[in-house]
Amino acid sequence: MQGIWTTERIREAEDGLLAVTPDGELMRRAAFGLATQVAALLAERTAAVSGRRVVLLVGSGNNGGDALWAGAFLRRRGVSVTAVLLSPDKAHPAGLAALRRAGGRSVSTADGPQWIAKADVVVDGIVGISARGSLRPAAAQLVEQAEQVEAPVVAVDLPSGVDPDTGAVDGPHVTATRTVTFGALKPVHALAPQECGEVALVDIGLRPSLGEPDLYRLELADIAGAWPVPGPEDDKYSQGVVGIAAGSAAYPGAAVLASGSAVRATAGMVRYAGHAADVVRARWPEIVATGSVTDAGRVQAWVVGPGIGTGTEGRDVLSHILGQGVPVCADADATTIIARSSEVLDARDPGTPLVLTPHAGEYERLMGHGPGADRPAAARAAAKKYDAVVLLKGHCTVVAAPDGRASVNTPRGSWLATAGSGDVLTGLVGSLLAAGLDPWLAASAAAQVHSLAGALAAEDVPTSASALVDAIPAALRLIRATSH
Ligand SMILES: NC(=O)C1=CN([C@@H]2O[C@H](COP(=O)(O)OP(=O)(O)OC[C@H]3O[C@@H](n4cnc5c(N)ncnc54)[C@H](O)[C@@H]3O)[C@@H](O)[C@H]2O)[C@@H](O)CC1
Ligand SMILES: [K+]
Repeated sequence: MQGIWTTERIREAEDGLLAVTPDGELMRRAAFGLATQVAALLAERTAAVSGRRVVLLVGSGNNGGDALWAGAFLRRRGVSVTAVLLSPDKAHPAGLAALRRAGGRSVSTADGPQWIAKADVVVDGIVGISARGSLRPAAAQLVEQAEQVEAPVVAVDLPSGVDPDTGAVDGPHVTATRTVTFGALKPVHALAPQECGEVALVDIGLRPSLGEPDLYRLELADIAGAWPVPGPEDDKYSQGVVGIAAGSAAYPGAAVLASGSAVRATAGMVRYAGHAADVVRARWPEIVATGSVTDAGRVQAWVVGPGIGTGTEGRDVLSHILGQGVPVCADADATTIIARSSEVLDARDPGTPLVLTPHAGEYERLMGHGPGADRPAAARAAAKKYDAVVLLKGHCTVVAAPDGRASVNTPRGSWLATAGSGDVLTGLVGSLLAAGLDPWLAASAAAQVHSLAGALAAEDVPTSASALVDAIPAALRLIRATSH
C-alpha cells in the first residue's frame, strides 16, 4: 500500500530530519531530483536538454527555493534558465545566488510573459505545502500567463492553487503535466490527480521519520494479494456465499447488475432474493434465486439496497438482513432508509461489519450536510457516526473505517459516471465481504477493481454498467498479471 501523509505530519518529520542534516542538504536533494525530472521531460518533449529554455515561477518560500536550486542544476546541463520572481526581495537567497552563479537570469513579474511565451518547460515553484487559501492576485496572474502557452508545466511538490491537504480548487491553479514531490506523497497527489498529472516521488530520506500514514492508496499487488483465490480444498460454499437483495419486478436492472457483478468477482456462489428473481435467473443461471430474503438460505454476506424502494417493504428487508449476523453492504435505497430512521440499525448485531456506499447526496442525507472539501475527513466522520466502513463515491472515491483508516482510489477517467455503475460496485464489495476480507480492505479493493473495469470497458468511449460487469474478469486478470 502506498502511504500518504498530511502536510502537518510532513512538516513535523521534516523538522526532525532538518535538525540532523547539514544546512541546505534536504533542499539540494529535492532540487536535484526536480532538475532530473525537468531534464527528462525536456528530452521527451524536445529531444534535447542543452540549449532548451526553462522558466521558473518563483514564490517567496522554500518551494521557490527548490525551483531556483533546480535551475542552477539545469544550467550545468546547458539549459537556458529564467526565474520570474514574485517577490524579488523575498526569494530564497541561497537558491537565487546559486542560480545566478550558474549563469541563470532572474526577472520581475512585469517581464514574465515574454519569457514564459518562449519556454520549453515551465516550473511552478510558487507555493508548496505551506500554501494557504486561494492564490494571491500576483501569483494567480502568473499562473494564468503560464496557462496561455503550450509548454508543459512541472509542479514543484504540488500544483500551486490546489489545496495540499484536500486537493480542493477554488480559483486559478496550475494544471501540471508532471508533479515532482519530495519525501512522501501528500493528500493532494491522490485527491487531485487531474491537476497533478504524473506524480514523481523524490526520496530525500524522510520516510523513516514518518509514522503510520494518514491515508492509503492500494497498489495492484495489494488487490491481487487480497482477492480470494480458491484452493484445492475449496467448494462453492467454502469460498463465501453472497446474498443480493436488490431490484424490484418493475425495475429489475439493479438486481441483474449487482448479482452479475458478484458472479464475475469471485468463484463461489451467489444467492438472490427479491421480486426480480425470474429476470436474474434468466440472465445468470448460476445464481440461486428466491422471492424473499426470509427463504434465501445461508450466506456469508449480504448486499442490500439497490432498487428495493424506501417504503415499508424495503425497510423490512433491510432489518431482516441486518439481523443475520453477517457482514452487510447497504447501498442506494438502504442508505436512504438508514438516513431517515437510523433505528433500523438497532436490528444489527453488535460488531457485525457494515459498509455504506453513499454518493454526495446520500452522504448529505446520512450526515445532515454535504461532504465538503475534505473528503477523507467527511468519510471518517460518517464511519464514526454509523460505526461502519463508509465508501464515499465521487471522482476520487474515499473509503474510511471506524478506526480511522482511510484509502483514496484515484480514478482512471470518468466513464464510471454511468447508470447502474453503483450497483456493480456494491456487488463487488459484497462478494469480497462474503470471502471474509476485512471490510475496509474489501471496499477499497472493490473501488479499485470497479474503476479499472470501467477504464477497460470504456477504452476512451462511453461505456455502460453491463459492459462494466463484463470487464471485471479482464480487470482481475490484469491485476494478477501485473502483480506476478
Ligand atoms: N522543509 C524542508 O526541509 C524542505 C522543504 N521543501 C520545499 O519547501 C516547501 C515548503 O516551503 P515553505 O514552508 O517555505 O512554504 P511554501 O514555499 O510552500 O509557501 C510559503 C510561501 O508562500 C506564500 N503563500 C502562502 N499562501 C499563498 C497564497 N495563497 N498565494 C500566494 N502566496 C502564498 C507565503 O507568503 C510564503 O512566502 C515544500 O513544499 C517543498 O517544496 C523541500 O525543499 C524539501 C525540504
Ligand atoms: K508548486
